[in-house]
Amino acid sequence: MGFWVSEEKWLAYLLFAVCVSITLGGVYVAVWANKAGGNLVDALVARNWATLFPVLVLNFLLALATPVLMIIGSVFRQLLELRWRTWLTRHYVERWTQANHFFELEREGVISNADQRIAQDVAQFVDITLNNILNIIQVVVSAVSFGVVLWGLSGELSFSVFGLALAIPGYLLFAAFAYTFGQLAVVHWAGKSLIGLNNHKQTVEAEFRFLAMRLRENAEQIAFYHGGETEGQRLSGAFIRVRSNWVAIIKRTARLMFARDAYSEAFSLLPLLLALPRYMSGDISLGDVARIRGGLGGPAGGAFGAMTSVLNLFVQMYPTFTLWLALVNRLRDFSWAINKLDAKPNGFELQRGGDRLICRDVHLLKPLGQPLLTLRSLDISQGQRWLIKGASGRGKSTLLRAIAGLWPHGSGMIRTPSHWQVMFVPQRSYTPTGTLKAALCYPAEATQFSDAQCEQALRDCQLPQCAVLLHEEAAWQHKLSGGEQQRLAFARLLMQRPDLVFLDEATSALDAETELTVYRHVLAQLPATTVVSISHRPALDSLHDHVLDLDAPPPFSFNHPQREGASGYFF
Ligand SMILES: Nc1ncnc2c1ncn2[C@@H]1O[C@H](COP(=O)(O)OP(=O)(O)OP(=O)(O)O)[C@@H](O)[C@H]1O
Repeated sequence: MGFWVSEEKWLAYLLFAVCVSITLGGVYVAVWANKAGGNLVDALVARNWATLFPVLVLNFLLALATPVLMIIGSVFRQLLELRWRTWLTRHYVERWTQANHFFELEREGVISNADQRIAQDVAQFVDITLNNILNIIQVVVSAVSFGVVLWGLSGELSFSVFGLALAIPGYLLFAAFAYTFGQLAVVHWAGKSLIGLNNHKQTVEAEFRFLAMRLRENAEQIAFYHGGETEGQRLSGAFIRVRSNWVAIIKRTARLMFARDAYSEAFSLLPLLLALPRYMSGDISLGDVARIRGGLGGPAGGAFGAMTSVLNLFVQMYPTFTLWLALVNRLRDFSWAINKLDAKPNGFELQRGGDRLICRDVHLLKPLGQPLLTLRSLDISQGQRWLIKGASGRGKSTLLRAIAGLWPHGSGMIRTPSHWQVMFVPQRSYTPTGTLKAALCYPAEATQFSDAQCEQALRDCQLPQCAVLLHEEAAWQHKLSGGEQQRLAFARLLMQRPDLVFLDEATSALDAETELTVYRHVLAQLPATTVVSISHRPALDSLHDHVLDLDAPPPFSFNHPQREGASGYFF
């Protein structure tokens, strides 16, 4: 709803007002056409050319006006839809990408398929909401307008029961309401289970798409494992859920349509039967009968038909309404999940300031609260080179996540100098699709660096063959080998020159010689940069002057024996 109070609200109101005006214009034309249609029948009955000709022209013009209004209305509705969807998509994308929500949603597993909620649900939500609102306005205005027509044509229905004289004014109007509410009750009874089924449909369809997307993204690894068959079974399993939901929807929709159509066919003669008493008594003309029931060369639907069909829009909207409720639920869950993340405080006291990285009484927990690692004290000064060691699963990467503010589970104080630019290089760095230069400069803009700088960094990191490909576009995450992508991440470091860099097994795919070469380049070219590495490789020991060994008895940390004189911490 934020769109309607945003900075775009005035244009949105204007477009909406145009859409509503066109809808009202359509209703006005329909009422006018009903009257003109009745006059046409009466002119035909009178066999009078003088009155017939102008009525014929008017009927022709009114028939022309209806599609013209519909086309203009559709263009303005789509313009409004475009603006609303753009605003909502921007809003959801911002919420998703802000403060690493996209990562936290996946880490906590709070909701599934956040991406598809933004890409698909938003579009459908806007489309259905706008259509339904305009439909409801049309229904209400048409109901009032044709209600007045029907009331006028009804007069009073007089009859006697056991000698008692009764008169019902506006009986056609009451009959139209009774007829439509009866149909609504029948349709609701037949189709109420569609709400849950449509809700489920969004979920199972999204799960199926997600599995297919994961197969595409991890094609190589799955092929190496010969996992095609297993993935095929998973996809088939997911599709079976889509299919059985679909079958249930088909059954319920068929039941709903049968109930709706059986009801309207059963009462198809009702308008004529209701008009007959007044026609036979001479109170109304044949043209009036045509205005009530339609046909006879006059108005297509008749006032009774128009009244019931506008009220019927509620009935027709029922299946879309069930889908709309499902979409609202999914988008509301998305906002709820992000609000939940925002409301959940980070357990760590993350400070910015000072001239060193400081950790005090850091207790890392797993998401369900099991203790993972305790670090009483760690001080890392500018220019130092630290190596963090420890068995697999000890909590090394989680410690880095906590320092980066990406791990909320735990407690303790972590302070990073405010002026330090920090970079984290994981085992598999993100390599975006596009030009190689853009992938190299990520997350900075490619224009911030010259080609010469990029080429030099690539050569220093043992990627001379890539220097000539800077402006080639490709899906580099698939085209470059794992080791090449790791060297590309080191080249990024040489260009961005951070003050503090965390290298989390960032050379695991390199041979020992290349590993040492790229490390030496980084250490030599970035002498003031603080380097914190996580590695299981002993070869890297000599490149670091401090070691934090998480497998050693607490307090874990000590100076590297070959680098005497550097300060370490012993608590
Ligand atoms: N999102 C998560 N949800 C649940 N448990 C997690 C999550 N992330 C990490 N863990 C658990 O925390 C523990 C520490 O993981 P971490 O990745 O920090 O280990 P590590 O020391 O870096 O291991 P390795 O050397 O194998 O990379 C593991 O037991 C892991 O299963």
